[in-house]
Amino acid sequence: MDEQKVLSIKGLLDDTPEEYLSHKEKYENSIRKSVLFYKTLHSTEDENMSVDEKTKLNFRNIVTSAIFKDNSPFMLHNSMFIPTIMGQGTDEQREYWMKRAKNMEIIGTYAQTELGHGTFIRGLETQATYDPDTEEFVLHSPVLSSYKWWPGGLAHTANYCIVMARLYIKGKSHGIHPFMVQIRDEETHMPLPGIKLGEIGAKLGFNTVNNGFLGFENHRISRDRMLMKNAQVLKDGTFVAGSNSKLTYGTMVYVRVLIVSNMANMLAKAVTIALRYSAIRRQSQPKPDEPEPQILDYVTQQHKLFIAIASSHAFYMNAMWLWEIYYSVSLQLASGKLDNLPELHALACCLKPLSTIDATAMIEKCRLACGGHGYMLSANLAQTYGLATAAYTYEGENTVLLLQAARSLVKAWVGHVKGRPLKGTMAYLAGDSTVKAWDGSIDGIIQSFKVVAIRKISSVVKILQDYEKSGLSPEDAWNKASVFLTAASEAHGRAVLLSVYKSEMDKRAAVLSPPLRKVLLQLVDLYVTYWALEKVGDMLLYASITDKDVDELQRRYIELLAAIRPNAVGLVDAFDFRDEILNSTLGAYDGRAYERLMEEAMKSPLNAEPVNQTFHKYLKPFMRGKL
Ligand SMILES: CCCCC/C=C\C/C=C\C/C=C\CC/C=C/C(=O)SCCNC(=O)CCNC(=O)[C@H](O)C(C)(C)COP(=O)(O)OP(=O)(O)OC[C@H]1O[C@@H](n2cnc3c(N)ncnc32)[C@H](O)[C@@H]1OP(=O)(O)O
Ligand SMILES: Cc1cc2nc3c(=O)[nH]c(=O)nc-3n(C[C@H](O)[C@H](O)[C@H](O)COP(=O)(O)OP(=O)(O)OC[C@H]3O[C@@H](n4cnc5c(N)ncnc54)[C@H](O)[C@@H]3O)c2cc1C
Repeated sequence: MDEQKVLSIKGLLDDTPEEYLSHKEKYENSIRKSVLFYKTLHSTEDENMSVDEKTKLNFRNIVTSAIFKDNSPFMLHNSMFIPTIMGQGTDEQREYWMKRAKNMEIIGTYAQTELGHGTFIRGLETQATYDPDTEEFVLHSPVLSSYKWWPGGLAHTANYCIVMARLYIKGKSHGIHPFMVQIRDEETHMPLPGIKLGEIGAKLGFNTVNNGFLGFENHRISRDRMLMKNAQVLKDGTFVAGSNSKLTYGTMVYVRVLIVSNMANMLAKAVTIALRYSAIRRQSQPKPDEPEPQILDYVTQQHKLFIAIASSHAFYMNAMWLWEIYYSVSLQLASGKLDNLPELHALACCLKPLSTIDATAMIEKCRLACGGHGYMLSANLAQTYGLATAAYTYEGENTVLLLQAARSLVKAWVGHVKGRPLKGTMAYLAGDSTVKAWDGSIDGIIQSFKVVAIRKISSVVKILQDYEKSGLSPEDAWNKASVFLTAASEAHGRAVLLSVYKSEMDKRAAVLSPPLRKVLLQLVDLYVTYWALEKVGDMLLYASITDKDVDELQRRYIELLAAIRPNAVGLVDAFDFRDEILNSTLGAYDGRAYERLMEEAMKSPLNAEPVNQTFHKYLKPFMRGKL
């Protein structure tokens, strides 16, 4: 589709800045946009289209999905409802439900979290009790805390949802399983009998995703509505367990992998905005007889922003690498081979937290780097922060996931000490953890991060063992040591992020032009050097770095900032975000930030009249002492 058509869609959609809409209007506007984008996004290629037309169609699809995906009430339909049908449905269930879901004949969401439980899935209280007489499940929310709470699109958008509920057969619990539940009438959209639905209210961000609550009052669904790929309930109520109860958690692993790439994208958007603004903003006069410099020429500004470019690259490379692992493990699971699932789970439990922690912090740093104008909603930095920071919590709260990863690391280390071989991304734990002398090369620093991880894991295992020797239960010992268990997971995650970024760039370097290779490898060097300085305490403790080495690292870091400066704007332009996607007064490609700030300001409803009605109603009587 040509430029004008995409713009016209955008223009039609954004006649009113969302900031000035009510909570309800924001949702209604978002549905309008989502429907239009979805229609555009899914207009299919036909066979007699020219290559050029197909390319334009695909381009438009990328543009529209990138705009619509982050804050749409349809978000869960694509990112969890459909993947759950794919991952948890039998062949027949997939056949039936995928067609309806892909064609948007139905809109779904993923309802797992409850008012009383999010992390502790085994504590979920929504009941699915099998009735063999009618071959139905009775869904029931026994207490308020069992109401589903949070699912995106659940409040007023979805008419179906995957409900994660505790299965009971003849009074016995068989754990948490996925159920396909119609929640609204397909014609009237009214909630079905025995179903209570509503919206959970205004949030820090995601205010058009339509997060809702759902309560059941003995609502019946037929037996074939339990997604039965991984476990089955036969007509007579016989329960057939799956090969691994955690296979029902598969969608969460999938989304955690998605989130790493999403963080690359979010961070790229924020640093594009902040860096472009830093190139047009001039401020102060360090040299009396010279004009005000671009704030991008302040090294402190480069320090705030260039790491965000490198981090976006690092997250993207790690996401693509992790995606390959996810894909191959999924194929193995399909053939009943489960032994690589724990490693995939542990990796996702490291990379999802670290990418969200870093992206959230760096997006906020991008906002702060833009001074007052960064604080404007029209800059779109606050909203980007709101979207990113949610990922710290959803899909597994970061602390909890780091502790999950620690579980795998502790098991791997204890096994290693007993002579069990280590494999995959944990194989390095068997390496030599004594560092004779500091090696300041990129590979040398990455090796030091691995040594830090080995030493942190081994020392926290020692703490655990000492606590247990002192008589503490394993659970109490675990809780007491948990701060340093998360630190050990973070150290492992850092080592993975750094080594994968480097190795993935090395693979690509061979096909890059020399100038491009030079710039991209400078970003790798910057990323590794930045983190060595950020973690200098660990380097001093475990990696034999000396004060002289630190001094050298600091000088190298400063030189890298200077080397990257000439290409900085080109590097964010290379993310290739259209203005419609950045949606930012500060980040537009033409650099007309001041004009755009003024244009947006004039859209404020308050500017429709020179004197607001409160003057005559309140101010004037107040100032005249007549109120
Ligand atoms: C085009 C549009 C789409 C674009 C989208 C782009 C990007 C994505 C952006 C957004 C995503 C979309 C939407 C986001 C909306 C958010 C949705 C949600 O938040 S859904 C709800 C998510 N909730 C969770 O993640 C809950 C977190 N809790 C857990 O995962 C588990 O309960 C926990 C804490 C890991 C384990 O709890 P616990 O009870 O302590 O232990 P268990 O005994 O149950 O389990 C421990 C053993 O099981 C293994 N395990 C645990 N989880 C998994 C897993 N997922 N896979 C494999 N194995 C698992 C674990 O390793 C332990 O094994 P061992 O006993 O050590 O052998
Ligand atoms: C924007 C957004 C969208 C969401 N969308 C969905 C959705 O579509 N579908 C859905 O099902 N859910 C969704 N969620 C819910 C999300 O999955 C949960 O919020 C998340 O799993 C955390 O659970 P919780 O909120 O109950 O917090 P809790 O689990 O109560 O955690 C609260 C605090 O307690 C700590 N804590 C909890 N357990 C432990 C432990 N074992 N050890 C140490 N510390 C612990 C946590 O670290 C955290 O700091 C969404 C959430 C948000 C914010």
